[in-house]
Amino acid sequence: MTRTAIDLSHRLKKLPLTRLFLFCIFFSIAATEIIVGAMGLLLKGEITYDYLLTGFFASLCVAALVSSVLIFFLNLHRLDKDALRTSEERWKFALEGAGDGVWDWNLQTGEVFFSPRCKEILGYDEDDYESRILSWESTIYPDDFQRVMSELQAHLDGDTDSYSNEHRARYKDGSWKWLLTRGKVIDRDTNGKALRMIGTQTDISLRKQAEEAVQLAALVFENGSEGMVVTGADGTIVAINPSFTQLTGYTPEDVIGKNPKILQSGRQDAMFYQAMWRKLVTTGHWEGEIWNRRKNGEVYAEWLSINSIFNSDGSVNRRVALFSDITKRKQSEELIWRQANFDPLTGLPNRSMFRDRLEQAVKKTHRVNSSLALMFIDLDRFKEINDTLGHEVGDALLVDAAQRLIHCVRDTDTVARLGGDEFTVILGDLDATDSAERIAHSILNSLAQPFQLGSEKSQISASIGITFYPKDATELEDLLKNADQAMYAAKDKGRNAYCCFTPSMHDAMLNRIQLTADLREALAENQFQVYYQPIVDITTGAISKAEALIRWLHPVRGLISPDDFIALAEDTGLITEIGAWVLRTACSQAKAWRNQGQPSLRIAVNVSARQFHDMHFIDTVSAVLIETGLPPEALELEITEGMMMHNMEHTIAVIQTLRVLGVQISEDDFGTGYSSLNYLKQFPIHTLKIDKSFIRDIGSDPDDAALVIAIIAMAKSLRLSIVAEGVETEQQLAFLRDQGCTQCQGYLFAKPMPEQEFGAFLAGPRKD
Ligand SMILES: Nc1nc2c(ncn2[C@@H]2O[C@@H]3COP(=O)(O)O[C@H]4[C@@H](O)[C@H](n5cnc6c(=O)[nH]c(N)nc65)O[C@@H]4COP(=O)(O)O[C@H]3[C@H]2O)c(=O)[nH]1
Repeated sequence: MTRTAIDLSHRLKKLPLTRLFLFCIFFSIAATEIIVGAMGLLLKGEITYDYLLTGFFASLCVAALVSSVLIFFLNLHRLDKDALRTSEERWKFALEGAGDGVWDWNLQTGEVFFSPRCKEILGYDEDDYESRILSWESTIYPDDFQRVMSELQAHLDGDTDSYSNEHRARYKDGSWKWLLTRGKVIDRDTNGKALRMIGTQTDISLRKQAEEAVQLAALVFENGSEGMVVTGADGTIVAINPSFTQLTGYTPEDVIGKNPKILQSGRQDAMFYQAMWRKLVTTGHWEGEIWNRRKNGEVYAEWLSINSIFNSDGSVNRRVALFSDITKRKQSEELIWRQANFDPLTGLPNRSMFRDRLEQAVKKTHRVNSSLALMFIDLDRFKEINDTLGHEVGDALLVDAAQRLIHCVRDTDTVARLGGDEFTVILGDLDATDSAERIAHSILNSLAQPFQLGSEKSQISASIGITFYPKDATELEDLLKNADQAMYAAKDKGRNAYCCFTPSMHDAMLNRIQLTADLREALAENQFQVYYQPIVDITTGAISKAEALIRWLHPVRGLISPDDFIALAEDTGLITEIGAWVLRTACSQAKAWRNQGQPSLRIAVNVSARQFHDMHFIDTVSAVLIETGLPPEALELEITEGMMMHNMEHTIAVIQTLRVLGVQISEDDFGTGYSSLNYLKQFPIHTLKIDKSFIRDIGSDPDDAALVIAIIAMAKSLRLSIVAEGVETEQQLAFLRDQGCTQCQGYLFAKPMPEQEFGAFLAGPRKD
């Protein structure tokens, strides 16, 4: 349809020229006739046949001449128009072919010819875009409108040679496109007023996007917080960004033209870089953590990501490396890792790291077909030091002990702290089991050396349990259990000792578990009994006191000594209940004996640490005294030195309350613990009981004899009454009597007996 319209317009345009041509022919014939006729009249006075013929021929000649001239010019004109049309079509073809639209604006009418491409650029069809300048104006992006119009006006006004403008225009669907509009006024009136302007319109959205991307990339390169390095294919640095300088200290002058190797810290070996390059060459990409060195020599960690830009033939054009400093993150990760795996006090691996190390050591030992030793080390009586001298001193001792342990083993061995005063040692790659025992020996020796803790000098010992992989066990859990059991065996051995695991320890543990279960039922099943042992006033031979000593009549095992179950009762907490039962039974029995002719008899009852520190202990004592009717001064509570050291302030407060109640307090097993005159002075006790271990050898061991003499003298000076335990011989009795000891307890007088027996003993004759 468009084509037909154009042809028609051309045909119509041809019409005036044809008319002009005919008119010229007729006019020239007529003019020739008139001229020839006029000549005949002038020359002959008439128009003759000759003249008419001459005129006719002359007219023909003139017409032929005029028509030739006209046809010449007409052809010339047609050639011009064809040439113009051809050039116009080529021009349009070239522009449209290049994607540009063409417009032709008649400023007088406001009409604009928009080429199909012009409309297509904005998504319009031929017919739905009006050929008015307003159509174009209405698509301009509001923020660009002012600028577009003022630049256009400047050109229309003749201020600029041509018009060129980039602006956004609305696409048919409402989105925005970037257009480049160029034009030129090609016709002006005599006053310079623009009459016609033609131009092109180009869609430059893609170019704009690319430009924006480039600008963005440049912005990121210049302002990004990550360091960037661009290298050529040969690895030479061609560009760095400001962040690179900030992070590494190197300026462009320092590094451009050089290899990034100048950043290497030496922390990664050649293998690392080989692997990195292998990945880069095969995939074009590498990323990971790397330690580099700043210009000032400082080593830092960075997260590095390298990408390659390839040429069309697949060869590398550039490599772009991006990195960020992750030193702080690494440091916090390291800190968190250390906190999770190391003991903050001693710096030794903690329980979690220890398990990890043990697992590794077991795997390695298995691989190399060797053996390893696992030691559990528990500091004896550490709790006493911690409680008496304070936690700071306790901590200092632990730190010192940890260092001593480290010095006893090889660098490849592991020393760990499981918590409290429990340490472990993993001795890998053992040649023989006795080398582990040698190390245990040296640990015991080392820990036995006095600890200088500030102004205090302290001494401790340790109990060590040893087990071997794979001899004793192959599973981790079993190894841990074995070492634990062996350590308990060392403690049972009397502390300051080591024990290697034996399968019988396992049986002992099973026995312990069974005994615990039985103990829970013993009270309800009435399996406990209280035995009584007399404490004799050796000056008069009278029984001044009876010590209540518990016995467990086990239905299967028979009579079990308190040494075999009191600790277990402590561990399980059953001691509070059992202790209260002993107290009630003994007080009630003492009251009965006092009523049966022994009015001055007193009763001594053992109190365990857990029982003593129980918050209801004083209430229990008061309740029992009220319940049984025993006068408070007839009750003596025996507490050990170790218990007194545990939480001294609380201990003193409890003792003072008991004293207010009228109850007597004696310190049991004196001499075996942390005996100190200084501490003794602080505890408001009534009686000191010298441990039987000193009495046993007073006849043969001058040291023990001297110690007993000193204890008696000290007790006298503190106005404390004194009881010697474990008196078995007359010599011992004589010695004690000579030293001024007034009360004795021991098999020499009587063994602990059930109540009826003791009742009879009380009533019967005795030795003094
Ligand atoms: N070799 C020898 N031993 C003598 C002699 N005289 C007395 N003994 C024993 O020495 C222990 C003295 O009691 P302990 O030092 O308080 O030592 C007691 C005490 O610490 C604890 N215990 C006993 N009964 C109770 C109780 O009811 N409660 C608490 N918490 N502990 C108790 O069990 C420990 C052991 O009690 P037992 O086996 O009854 O052992 C008793 C007694 O039988 C002697 O001449 N030679």
